[in-house]
Amino acid sequence: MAENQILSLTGFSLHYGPFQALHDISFSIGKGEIVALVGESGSGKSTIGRAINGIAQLSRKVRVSGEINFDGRDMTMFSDKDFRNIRGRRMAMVFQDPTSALNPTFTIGKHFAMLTPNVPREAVSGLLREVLIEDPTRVISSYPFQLSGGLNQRVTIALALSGEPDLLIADEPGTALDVTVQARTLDLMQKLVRDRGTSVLLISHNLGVVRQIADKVLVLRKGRIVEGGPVKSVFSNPRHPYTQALFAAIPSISRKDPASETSLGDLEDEACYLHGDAG
Ligand SMILES: Nc1ncnc2c1ncn2[C@@H]1O[C@H](COP(=O)(O)OP(=O)(O)OP(=O)(O)O)[C@@H](O)[C@H]1O
Repeated sequence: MAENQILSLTGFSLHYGPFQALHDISFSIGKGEIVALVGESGSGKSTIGRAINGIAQLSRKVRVSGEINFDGRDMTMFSDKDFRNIRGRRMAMVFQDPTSALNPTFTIGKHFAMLTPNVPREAVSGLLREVLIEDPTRVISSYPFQLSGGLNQRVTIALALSGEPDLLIADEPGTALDVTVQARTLDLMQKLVRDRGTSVLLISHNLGVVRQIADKVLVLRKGRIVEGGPVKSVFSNPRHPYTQALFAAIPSISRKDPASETSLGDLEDEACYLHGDAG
């Protein structure tokens, strides 16, 4: 694995029982790079995120082959204990529904204390302020149900970043939230990871957001990568008919003319719509 990479998958395949969900997946993420994974529902995006995190392999029905290399170590050889040692620390995950990632019986402060026991309370407050939480003392002593969805999502981002991970896997972050809150959350996440040099695998349906914040994009279809490259070139010149169809399926484009080909201007409109309301 090249020195400037944090993660690389080589010929990685995954079966759920008899069903092959991933076929021969190969890609890499550079240090500090944001790589987006796009594709229709069921194409295998979450499965890739869950396999990198080791969660998918917890099921005895799951079989994997090929290689996942994280910072020089082949994770396909990892035991669950090995995964537990890096999860939340070297590698963290942010999910689409913040409440599912938080334990309803724990205060926010306890979540931080359990994940990063050595991080002092002042540092936790500082981190919460960084995710634009104005009143960290109140939030630290609150339970998730006492906070709004947007606040909980920002708490999960702060939690994910508290262990100073090298890699953040963001699986449709904020999709369960209002569209403006989602856009604001993603803007914030992008700023924080850029400041820290954290690498990100961003799983998203939202091509406007992907175009706005990712460096590279991989297009997944039925468990195979059909196209990938720098965001600029894939968006300006989508080669695969599936990528062209995905772009054409963006609502603002199909509203204008369902038969028309995708144009960059339309994608910009979509991105502006999402971010313009974000304040
Ligand atoms: N635990 C599982 N057991 C069996 N099949 C599964 C399991 N999880 C996912 N699959 C199947 O694997 C394929 C890929 O699913 P996955 O959730 O990774 O897709 P996705 O692209 O993330 O979809 P979405 O955008 O809807 O989240 C789908 O056909 C799905 O039905």
